[in-house]
Amino acid sequence: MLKLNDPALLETRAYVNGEWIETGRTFAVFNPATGDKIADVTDLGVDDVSRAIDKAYDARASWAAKTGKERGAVLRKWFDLILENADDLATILTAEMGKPLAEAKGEILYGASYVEWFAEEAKRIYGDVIPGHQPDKRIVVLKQPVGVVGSITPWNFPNAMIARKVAPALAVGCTFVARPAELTPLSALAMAVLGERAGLPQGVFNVIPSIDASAIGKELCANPKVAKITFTGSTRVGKILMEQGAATIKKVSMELGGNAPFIVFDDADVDAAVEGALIAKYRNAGQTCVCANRIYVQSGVYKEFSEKLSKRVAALSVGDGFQDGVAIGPLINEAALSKVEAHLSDAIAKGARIATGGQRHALGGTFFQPTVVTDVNRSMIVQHEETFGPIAPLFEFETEDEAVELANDTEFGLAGYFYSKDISRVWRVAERLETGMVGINTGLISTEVAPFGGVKQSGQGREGSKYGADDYLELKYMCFGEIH
Ligand SMILES: NC(=O)C1=CN([C@@H]2O[C@H](COP(=O)(O)OP(=O)(O)OC[C@H]3O[C@@H](n4cnc5c(N)ncnc54)[C@H](OP(=O)(O)O)[C@@H]3O)[C@@H](O)[C@H]2O)C=CC1
Ligand SMILES: O=C(O)[C@H](O)CS(=O)(=O)O
Repeated sequence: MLKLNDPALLETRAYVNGEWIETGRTFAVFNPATGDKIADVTDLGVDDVSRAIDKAYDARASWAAKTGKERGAVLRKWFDLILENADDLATILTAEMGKPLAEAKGEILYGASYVEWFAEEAKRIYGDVIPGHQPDKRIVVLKQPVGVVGSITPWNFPNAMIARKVAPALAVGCTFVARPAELTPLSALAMAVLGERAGLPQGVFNVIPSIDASAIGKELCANPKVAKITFTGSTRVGKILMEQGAATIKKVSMELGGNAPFIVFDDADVDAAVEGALIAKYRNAGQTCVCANRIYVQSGVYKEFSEKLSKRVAALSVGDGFQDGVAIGPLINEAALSKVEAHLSDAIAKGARIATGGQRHALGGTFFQPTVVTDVNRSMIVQHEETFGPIAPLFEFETEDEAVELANDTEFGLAGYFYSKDISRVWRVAERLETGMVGINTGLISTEVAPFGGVKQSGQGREGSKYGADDYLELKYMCFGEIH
């Protein structure tokens, strides 16, 4: 049993229309570090989800009719409650997802920062007044909430990915139906417990755990009462949702797969680049969409960088996320581990060498040694596919043009990173990278104040920042005539 200050946060029922409901059907949630069952969670079917959508639809008008200040006040209370309960929320998160407790706490604070940011933005959803095109005309542009939002989120950030979506949606007056990943529903349900305490009205925020992702996704995409789908996950599933939503012209926000390049130029601060690579590659055991998936190092510093990185990586401790000092927790499941091993064996078969790690960890289960691989080339799978695990493949390059060409040789375009102290090179490379986000001399770029999102097949839309509310708004143009 989890040790919580407030045991009520370990909620296992679905949250629909301000009520905690059970269906008589449940699915088990397990701790990936130990294999122990944490809880049995209510499983909703399509009919239950259709009802949740109806209730969110019914709640739209009254929620949108509140002032931005009123909506912002509820979000602010939610933020305060999340902070007050951050330790319990982190415990629940580490238990169901496996990341080290310190990272889980960081995720809770990161997710909360979006609730705080949009509690403030709620009062600033400004429209426009446009000078008339004829003497008797006056033109006004309103921004209005799109309506009911369907949300589908992944297991790797089970709190922050929902927070990053529900906060702007509710701030502007939308209502929200959240389907968390089957592997990690407890963090979402705990958010609902606190949202209820914060005063979110019935039907505004609904959490619909279920094992049948495909069927629930079809309902969210097909139901005409759902105005928008917001999704974080793989590009494969993003395409399915976009196709399914086309029948009702669903608006979509897609935060999809990544394949981030991490480039170290000869003029880089190599020690800083090593620190940046450690966080960009090994955060969440490499299970983030903005993880450095390919590391390109210019020949002049290749030996120094690979030796220094390998030494630091070999010292990273692997274990249960609840253990003090653990840096690398378990991968989420056996499938994730198999993908890591497949990428690694492909690279080795094509001439790459293991500098450190490379094996399943002695702890067994889904623990894997943090790994550095050298002598990697673009024929290997790691150049083209997202590994989503603690493997750092090091490529050597000679020229800036070669590095940029390699970095852009992917259908993905979420994040990219590079280290250089040459300001002209910094601008040249940053402008040429085909990504939505660029880290320059830093390996950690995620913040609520900046627009998070990708280009190419890494998605569309932005989350966070002054741009983040736009995805949940429609523009209405009003033309006043006969003004004399
Ligand atoms: N751009 C970003 O911010 C992020 C991108 N990703 C990408 O996702 C991949 C790994 O994450 P993962 O969670 O496995 O990704 P998936 O795309 O498999 O799953 C993401 C979510 O979609 C659900 N889902 C799966 N299939 C369907 C379907 N047919 N219809 C509706 N929903 C569906 C999943 O449900 P369930 O799990 O219950 O099956 C989960 O809740 C990697 O490629 C990673 O880069 C992941 C996180 C963030
Ligand atoms: O889903 C993810 O991988 C997150 O978007 C990564 S981050 O925002 O926490 O950096």
